[in-house]
Amino acid sequence: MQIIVDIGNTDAVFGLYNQTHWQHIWRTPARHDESAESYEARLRLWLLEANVPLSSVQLTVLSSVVPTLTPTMRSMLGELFGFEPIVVGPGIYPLLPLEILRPHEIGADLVANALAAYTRYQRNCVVVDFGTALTFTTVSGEGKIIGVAIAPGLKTAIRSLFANTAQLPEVPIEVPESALGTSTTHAIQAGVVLGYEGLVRSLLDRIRAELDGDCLAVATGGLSGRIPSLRDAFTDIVPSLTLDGVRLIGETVTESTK
Ligand SMILES: Nc1ncnc2c1ncn2[C@@H]1O[C@H](COP(=O)(O)OP(=O)(O)O)[C@@H](O)[C@H]1O
Ligand SMILES: CC(C)(COP(=O)(O)O)[C@@H](O)C(=O)NCCC(=O)O
Ligand SMILES: [K+]
Repeated sequence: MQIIVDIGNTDAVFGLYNQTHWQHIWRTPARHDESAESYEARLRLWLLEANVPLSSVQLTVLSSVVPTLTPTMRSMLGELFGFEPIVVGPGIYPLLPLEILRPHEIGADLVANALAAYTRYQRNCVVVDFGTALTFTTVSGEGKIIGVAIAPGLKTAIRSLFANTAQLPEVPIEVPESALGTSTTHAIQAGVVLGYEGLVRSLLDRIRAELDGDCLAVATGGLSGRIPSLRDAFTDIVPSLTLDGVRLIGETVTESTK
């Protein structure tokens, strides 16, 4: 068994991988002020509920784009299982079959997305990750990360209107029937949700044009299913893609140190 951890800016996601598949995927808010003990208690409880003894976990891999949480989670995993986790970062990128732009700058989750897409398709592919940020990571069929685009995530955009105005409420992410909003809620949903549909389609078109048309698109991230009208823009929606990539990074590192 393996425990694969992906810490994003909203949620920390823990995957329990059993040889061939994800047996469980658990999510908890990624809170800077939460202690190692409290994450440990949560993970112990999940494993207990899943009937998985600690001793059956043979490998742990950690990806984090929240530097203040990385040492907390790293030491928690080390102490709980009795061996150090593999931590995704520039130190191990030379072991991966990827060519990575600015290894010290790119988010570990984007590298994981790129490796998962490269392994899955071996074709030019853009991974659209609907998280706190909305990211577009394009990897070539040869494993080169060609480029990234970063926009505010859907919830982040809605929250920023709420946070930066006196009169706009925080609204649920729902697709409105019309672009002509007839209430404040519908107006925000028209602007953000319909607007983001256009943002995603337009960036995909532009990325494809820059690659002479040849590029698959795959969606992932907690909010990836929230704009159903975008379904046809993607070859696949793979909610576990980032975890898959983090797991593949762990596998590659383990193989290379055998
Ligand atoms: N199982 C789920 N199904 C649908 N949406 C989810 C699920 N879990 C979390 N979410 C939503 O996804 C968002 C977080 O997405 P995620 O990709 O994990 O972001 P980040 O990586 O930036 O932390 C949260 O706003 C949450 O409401
Ligand atoms: C772009 C991100 C904020 C996405 O994070 P997320 O939405 O998954 O929480 C993260 O990958 C990050 O902090 N990246 C560093 C900058 C870069 O990738 O160029
Ligand atoms: K993420």
